[in-house]
Parts: sequence; structure tokens; C-alpha cells
Amino acid sequence: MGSLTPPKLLVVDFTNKEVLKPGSGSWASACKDIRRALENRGFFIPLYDEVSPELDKANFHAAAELFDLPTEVKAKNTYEKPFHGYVGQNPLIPLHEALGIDYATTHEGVQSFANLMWPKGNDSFSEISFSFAKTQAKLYEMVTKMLLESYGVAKYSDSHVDSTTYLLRFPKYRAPEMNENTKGIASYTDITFLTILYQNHIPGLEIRTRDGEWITVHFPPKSFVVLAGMSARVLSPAHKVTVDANRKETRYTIGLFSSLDKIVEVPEKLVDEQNALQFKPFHHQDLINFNATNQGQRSENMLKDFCGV
Ligand SMILES: O=C(O)CCC(=O)C(=O)O
Ligand SMILES: [Fe+2]
Repeated sequence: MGSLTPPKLLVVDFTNKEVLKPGSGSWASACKDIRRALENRGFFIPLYDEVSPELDKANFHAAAELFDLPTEVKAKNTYEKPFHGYVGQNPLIPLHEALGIDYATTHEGVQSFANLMWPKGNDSFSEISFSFAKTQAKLYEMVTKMLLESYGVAKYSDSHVDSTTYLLRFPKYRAPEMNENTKGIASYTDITFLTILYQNHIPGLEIRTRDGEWITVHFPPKSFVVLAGMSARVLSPAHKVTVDANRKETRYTIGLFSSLDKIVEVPEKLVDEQNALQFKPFHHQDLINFNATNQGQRSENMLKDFCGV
């Protein structure tokens, strides 16, 4: 198994204010870099300094507090949408649990989650989660705009962002006991448009490259990973989590998963002789439901199986 460390990974420096100025040379070259990385590797590492050491600490403290709740309380975290709520207690992957807050960039979304988990709500948890979801969403919106710009379809950015809703998900992987299997989660692809992940200091994320090699992504603690979902022509990479048998601490990840609350269709401009139309228009929610069916779970190419032309 290979392993890539930051200098070889594609890093896009959002701390450089020039990169954030649409129309500047740095912006244009960052747009191209993002597109190339997402098409070829399916992910990149944004340098994004919006998370203070206090917020970083508070985030993982909040995550730990959440998972310390009794299982029957965590099990109340359910949504009609599949895989949005609590998962855990699965004997095939006993290290793993996850909870999710849908509509996490709204006060109502976060409050109703906190009220479900704690009898009197939990103001500090709500504040931290809301603020972190907003931080991740800001990054998501920037990257989406840049990606659409690089495909020459920037005019769809605003409507795309306006119809995006966000699930803030907290995956957790406890340290394995002696001789216990180190599998965190099995390989799969995300059915978001893009996913933004933030991890604590315990690594474990592995991503499959185009040529089938699995690489462990050692992204620096306190940095993000942007992972391609089902967006335009990019590679939506299979990924999984394997924890290191020798590490004795828990891995926490905080992920922002986007859904589009509308019919998704490929802009005409992206269809030409070299790039034939591959997907019929679909509603994102129907794709999320399909993913949870047996056929969806077995699928090697979800979008093709669901709405391929
Ligand atoms: O924990 C991780 O690094 C990966 C989590 C993930 O990919 C997911 O929950 O979809
Ligand atoms: Fe994922």
C-alpha cells in the first residue's frame, strides 16, 4: 500500500488572499488545480486557517461528549434519509460509530439534534457544531464555485449553492483492542456533490486512485480534505478507513456532506462530441434512497446504475 504525504498531494492555499479574488491569476490557477486534482485523484487538501486552536479543541471535545452518551440515546438520532442518523453496534465493524446533524448550517437543525440528545439541549455543543458547519460550508461554497468556473459553467454556482443542504456527520473509530480487526469502515463512494472532512490527529483514511492503488492520506492534523462526490467529470474515489493497530487513541472525523434539494442535470455546455451525456436528470434524494437499496449497496458505479443514459 502506498502512502502520500502533503508535499506530493495537491494542496491549495486558501490562506493566500489572492487565491480568493475571482479574476486574479492566482484564482484562475487554483481553479485549474482543483479541477485537475478532483478529476485525477478525486481529492485535494485545502489549506484553510479558519479553525482556531480553541475551535479545533472544542470540536473534538464536543464529539467525545456526544459519543459518551448511552447507546439508546444516540439511537434516537434518526432521519427518514438513509445513513443520515446514528450508525454503530455493527459486529462487522465494531470500532465504528457515527451520528449526523441534518441541516447543520441552520439553528433549527442543530437545536433539534441537541434537544434529542440532551434533556435540556446543550448550548455549547450547538454553538460549536453550528459554527463548524458554517466554516466547512464556506469552504464547500468556495470550492464549488471554483470547480464550476473551471468547467465554464460558473453561472450555475449561485443556484447550486442556494439549493445545497448540509449534513454534519461525526464518524468515530475507537482504538482496536489486541488482535481486533482494524477495519474502520469498508470501501464505498460518497453520493454527495463534494464532501469536506476534518480529522483529529489519528490517521486512517485511505483513498483508491484511478489505477486501483490504495493510498493512506496523511493529511496534517487540523487540515481538511475535499473529496469528490458525484460532481461533473471528476473521479468519485472509493475510500475506507483502517485504523493503526498500534495507536491507542480514538479517531474522530467531522464531515460535511452536501445534498442538492433539486433536480440535478448536466449542463448542456458540458456535453459535446468528446463528452457524451452519461446521466439522465435525477433528484438527489432519490439517489440517496437508491444507495440504501441492495442494488445500490452492491453497485460499483452508483450514478450509472441509477440514472445512466
Ligand atoms: O473518517 C473518515 O476519514 C472518513 C469518513 C467518511 O468518508 C464518511 O463518513 O463518509
Ligand atoms: Fe465517505
